[in-house]
Amino acid sequence: MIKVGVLGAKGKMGAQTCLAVEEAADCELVARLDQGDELDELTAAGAEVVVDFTRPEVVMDNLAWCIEHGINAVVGTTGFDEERLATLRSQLAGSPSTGVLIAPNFSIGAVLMMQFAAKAAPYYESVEIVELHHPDKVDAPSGTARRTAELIADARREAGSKPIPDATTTALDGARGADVDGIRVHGVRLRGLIAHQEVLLGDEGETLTIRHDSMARTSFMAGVLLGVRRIGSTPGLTVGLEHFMDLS
Ligand SMILES: NC(=O)c1ccc[n+]([C@@H]2O[C@H](COP(=O)([O-])OP(=O)(O)OC[C@H]3O[C@@H](n4cnc5c(N)ncnc54)[C@H](O)[C@@H]3O)[C@@H](O)[C@H]2O)c1
Ligand SMILES: O=C(O)C1=N[C@H](C(=O)O)CCC1
Repeated sequence: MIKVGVLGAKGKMGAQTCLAVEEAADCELVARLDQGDELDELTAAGAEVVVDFTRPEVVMDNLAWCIEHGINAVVGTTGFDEERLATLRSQLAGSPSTGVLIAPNFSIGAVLMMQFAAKAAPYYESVEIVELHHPDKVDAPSGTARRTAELIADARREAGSKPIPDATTTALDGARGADVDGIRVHGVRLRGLIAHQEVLLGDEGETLTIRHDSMARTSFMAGVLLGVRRIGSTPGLTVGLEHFMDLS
């Protein structure tokens, strides 16, 4: 049995994760913590893996504590940039048997959407991303959109693609979205939505749209459990659930 603790257990994703862990035959939910609880409860409960669905402003402190105490972490919380990842790598160097998975999106379909988009991107002159989420989301662009843009930009750099054409010289602030690594990302916040993304690709005479929709938070749970099962045997930093999937 894998002993699992959940951080952010009273939140939308944390609560769903507690249910999924309780239902998994090979996992035991040993701690459910939220804001104000002491992280020491994790060691007292013998947690081997912590799942973090908290907030971008607190996740780094949680991870520093987990790494210091040799507890593996599976992280869905957003807000990771290169600087944060570098900090984690250096913290993990001091605890070589500990693993941390940062997964911008745990939905298997969303991971596939990101991979398909990166594969397609070098074949098209234009690429833009539209992410659509529930209006209670605190960060924009979404972690998924940022990661998709980075994967697309890497693929285009590797292929020697030209910069994306855009003749805009006059624009209202924000009208062309955010620039993430040279890729335009547009955010929609709408009641009724959960998590959705379109990658729009265009060239002379054709367009390709790759769209993924999470219609319920249960869609993230297979990926969370995959992370929980694999992280104990994957020391160091892993970014992206695709590394735990056989996509070759
Ligand atoms: N990777 C994915 O697949 C995925 C999917 C959905 C959401 N997310 C991300 O997960 C995060 C949480 O999303 P949500 O919709 O559940 O948010 P939420 O606001 O519903 O839940 C966050 C919870 O964290 C708690 N919290 C805040 N500070 C804490 C601390 N220091 N220690 C413990 N708990 C603390 C809050 O009280 C709250 O209960 C966001 O960053 C979101 O973007 C990722
Ligand atoms: O609901 C959220 O918040 C989500 N956050 C992640 C992101 O920012 O990409 C994953 C999708 C849902």
